[in-house]
Amino acid sequence: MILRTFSNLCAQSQACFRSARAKSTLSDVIDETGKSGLILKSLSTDIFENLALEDWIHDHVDLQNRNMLFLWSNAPAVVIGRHQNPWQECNLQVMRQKGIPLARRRSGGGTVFHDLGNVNFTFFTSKKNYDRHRNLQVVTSALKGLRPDMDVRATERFDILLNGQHKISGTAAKLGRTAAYHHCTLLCSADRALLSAVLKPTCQGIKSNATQSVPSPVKNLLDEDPTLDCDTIMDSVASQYNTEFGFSSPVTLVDPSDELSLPGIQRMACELLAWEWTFGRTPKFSICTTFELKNDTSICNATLNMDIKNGIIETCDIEVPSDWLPVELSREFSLHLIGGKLCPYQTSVIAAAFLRTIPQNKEFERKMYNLCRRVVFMM
Ligand SMILES: Nc1ncnc2c1ncn2[C@@H]1O[C@H](COP(=O)(O)OC(=O)CCCC[C@@H]2CCSS2)[C@@H](O)[C@H]1O
Repeated sequence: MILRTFSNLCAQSQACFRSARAKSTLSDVIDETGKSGLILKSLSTDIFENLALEDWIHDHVDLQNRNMLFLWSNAPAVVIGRHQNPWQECNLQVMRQKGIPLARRRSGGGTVFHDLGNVNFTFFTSKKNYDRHRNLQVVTSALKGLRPDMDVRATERFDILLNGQHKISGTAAKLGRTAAYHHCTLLCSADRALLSAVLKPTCQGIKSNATQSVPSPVKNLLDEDPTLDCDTIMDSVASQYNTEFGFSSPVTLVDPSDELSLPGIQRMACELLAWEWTFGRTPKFSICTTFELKNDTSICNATLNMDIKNGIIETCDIEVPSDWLPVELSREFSLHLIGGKLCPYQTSVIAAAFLRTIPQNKEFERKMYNLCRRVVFMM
């Protein structure tokens, strides 16, 4: 597959293609083409592979005298900004039920939903040439080229709105020391019901300084014009990019899992997939919440106070009225959680082990089980 990439990139000469194969890395090949503009399209729909390819290009390609556009789309995923709190931003329970992954990107900003009806554009430049207005102009002009009557405009916060009211695109950026990228989404035919469901947080009582998303009413471009499709829109943005920057780059397919041409990329994807990055990089926060506990005959209110740093529970205090459950039991359970990850799988294991230590008392066992379930469900 990567040969296709090489041959496209080196379309000018067969000699160049042969030497590219010998050299083997994508950045070598890009350097050899000598082109100042390149358009890549991902063959993968895996969010972690695609984010890793962005990192790889940012770290390995000389962007001082070169601009690149990367086109990509993902299977359903929720993508949070670098400084965000996933417990505050999304419905992790629904995501787990539906097998939708959470990804933390390296750029800042808010949380968005991706699926194959959402396309992404990443504009790579030198830091000096970083220009979000110009990039969004490429997207809006491409849409205007396809449907001249369509009212699509970029806002001062770099969203793109349809008819002045519905968001169709969100923006984020990473500025490195010398290189930069600006990436944006474009909602073509995404599953809007799923988008709303996964972006509805369930965890109550979070106090944090993490970046908060700015929710907006969203719409798909295809709701406005069902004759459009994602591929046509991607092609049109690619062609408008060439026009805007005076390039004549073909769209080159890239396989972001190809370790031979992208050395180190698999490790980059693994880093993005790791719990330590997605959850562990959450800015320090606390949870202060009250919840109901029930059994067949009675009901009470319990409170939970936790401090969480790097996704790890630093302090934990669960209080249940003493006439409902002996104080020692909830206190002991709280102590067991300290030092563990704020993670339902790990907490379930801790809870199961703890439940086995409770002195034989069916009523307390039952109540303690309910308490453990409620705590696990918050994670
Ligand atoms: N796919 C998509 N596109 C546009 N808007 C969306 C999308 N998903 C959700 N939203 C809406 O935006 C807000 C969040 O807006 P907010 O402004 O807080 O955040 C963003 O826009 C971030 C955009 C990141 C773009 C990157 C490009 C490649 S990887 S992700 C959310 O609550 C929804 O109302």
